[in-house]
Amino acid sequence: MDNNNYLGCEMKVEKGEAGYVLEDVPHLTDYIPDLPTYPNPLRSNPAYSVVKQYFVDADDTVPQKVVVHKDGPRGIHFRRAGPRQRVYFAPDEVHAAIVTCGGLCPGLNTVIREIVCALYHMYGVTKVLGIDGGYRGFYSKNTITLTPKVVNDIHKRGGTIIGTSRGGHDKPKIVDSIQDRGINQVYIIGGDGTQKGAAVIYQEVRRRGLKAVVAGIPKTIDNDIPVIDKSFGFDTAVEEAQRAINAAHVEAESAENGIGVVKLMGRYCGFIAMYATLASRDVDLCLIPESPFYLEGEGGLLEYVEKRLKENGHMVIVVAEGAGQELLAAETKTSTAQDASGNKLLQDVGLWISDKIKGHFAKQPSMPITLKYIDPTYMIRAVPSNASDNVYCTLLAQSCVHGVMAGYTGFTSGLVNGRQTYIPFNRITEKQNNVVITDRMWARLLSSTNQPSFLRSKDVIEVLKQEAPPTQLLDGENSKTVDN
Ligand SMILES: Nc1ncnc2c1ncn2[C@@H]1O[C@H](COP(=O)(O)OP(=O)(O)O)[C@@H](O)[C@H]1O
Ligand SMILES: O=P(O)(O)OC[C@H]1O[C@](O)(COP(=O)(O)O)[C@@H](O)[C@@H]1O
Ligand SMILES: [Mg+2]
Repeated sequence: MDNNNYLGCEMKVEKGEAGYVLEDVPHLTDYIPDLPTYPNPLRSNPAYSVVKQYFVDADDTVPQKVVVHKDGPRGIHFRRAGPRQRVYFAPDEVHAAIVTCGGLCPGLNTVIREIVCALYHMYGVTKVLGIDGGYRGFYSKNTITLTPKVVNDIHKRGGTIIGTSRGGHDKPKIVDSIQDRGINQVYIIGGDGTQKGAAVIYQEVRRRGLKAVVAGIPKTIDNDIPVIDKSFGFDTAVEEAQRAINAAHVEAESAENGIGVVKLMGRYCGFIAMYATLASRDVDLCLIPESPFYLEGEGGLLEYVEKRLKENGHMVIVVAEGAGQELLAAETKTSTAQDASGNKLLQDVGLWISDKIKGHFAKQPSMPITLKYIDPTYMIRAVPSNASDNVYCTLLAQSCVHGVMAGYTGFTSGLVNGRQTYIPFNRITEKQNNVVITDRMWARLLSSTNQPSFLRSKDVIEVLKQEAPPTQLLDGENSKTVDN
């Protein structure tokens, strides 16, 4: 077994025949030997005891790639999630804490609910705390007691009942709080920043030799976390975005040369914009951070808008918030402002595009336009998760609890090729998931909207130089390395 080091996070890598690689997750016994184990209480749970093969085989792993060639290596695998025959915590020993960090995302409350219910109903645990208001809540606020009764209806509400925040990741204070309160299971729900913070907490807990498990559940409405099939809340966001696109379409259709502009979330990646556009079929132009565009001249955005209005009398534009930021930066004084977590604050590309289009047509009195700009960001983020996301959140939460009870630590619970897995933190944080514009999914979008690709011949050469594109949202390769 190889132990590599990444970001101070030890990687457990096991190799097998035919190029098989298991990127394993740490276990409490890696640094605390001779821990007692107990039979899994699910054995005597009437709901589960009748289910054949309910327990996961210790050797079950899930491949990262499902499209393979007959002579190719078997490739990277992750440990399959699910209940184990033996657990490393007695029910009355468990003192669990749940924290939510970063921006809101539909489904947060469902994940909280299902962690609490899995702990109580599957494992007989009765001490579960909510940390109030993100990472800083560990050391600056009182905790919230969570019971099945308290969380019973929360999946029907948007937001997070335990609050969230950006910034405030103070490692010593957080781990002191975990140690002082005797917390031995920490469930951390959040995006890429949160999972980096979780990795740091895991490392410190381990350095102190504490019998405390640190596990993450990936939350990202933008779907910018790699490896996993997709993030919870993404489906709900795409669905909710339809309401804004419909409104933009109604406004555009009802006016002479009507233009509806909708800005959707997507700081670094355009998944919500791309899927919302594909789902709607009313969108004539979709702009995402991964696909550069230009305004003026032949093949430019303004030429396309004019053409579309002449052909159709109206048009709808969907723009992801991170699109065209380099154009805005070049034009306005570049803003270096950051939020409390260190994320760069973006300029409003929707407003900028709207002004550019208005300015263009102001010079053509023979072609008056009516433009309406809709920014539904916080209306989309605030809704409760839809039915399919609710089921997904339930599986993520239950898988995470099974892994934690089995003593695994330093992992994120995630869906890979339709199977629940345990993924080491570094795999989640070292890269970012992006739309690959040489992939068939983006080609589908271009053909559905009929928009230009905005690629000049020199850009095409650059794009073709890049690696062969992966299958979108499936084999987790549509990702690029990010600076940590
Ligand atoms: N590199 C990092 N190391 C430790 N903590 C981090 C890091 N990046 C972000 N965090 C913490 O994670 C939390 C959420 O991060 P943020 O970027 O706001 O949201 P998200 O997790 O959704 O990406 C914040 O409390 C922030 O301080
Ligand atoms: O106004 P806020 O809270 O900073 O949130 C805006 C950001 O939050 C998001 O919805 C999600 O961001 P995170 O994944 O970092 O939480 C982004 O799409 C958006 O840029
Ligand atoms: Mg983030």
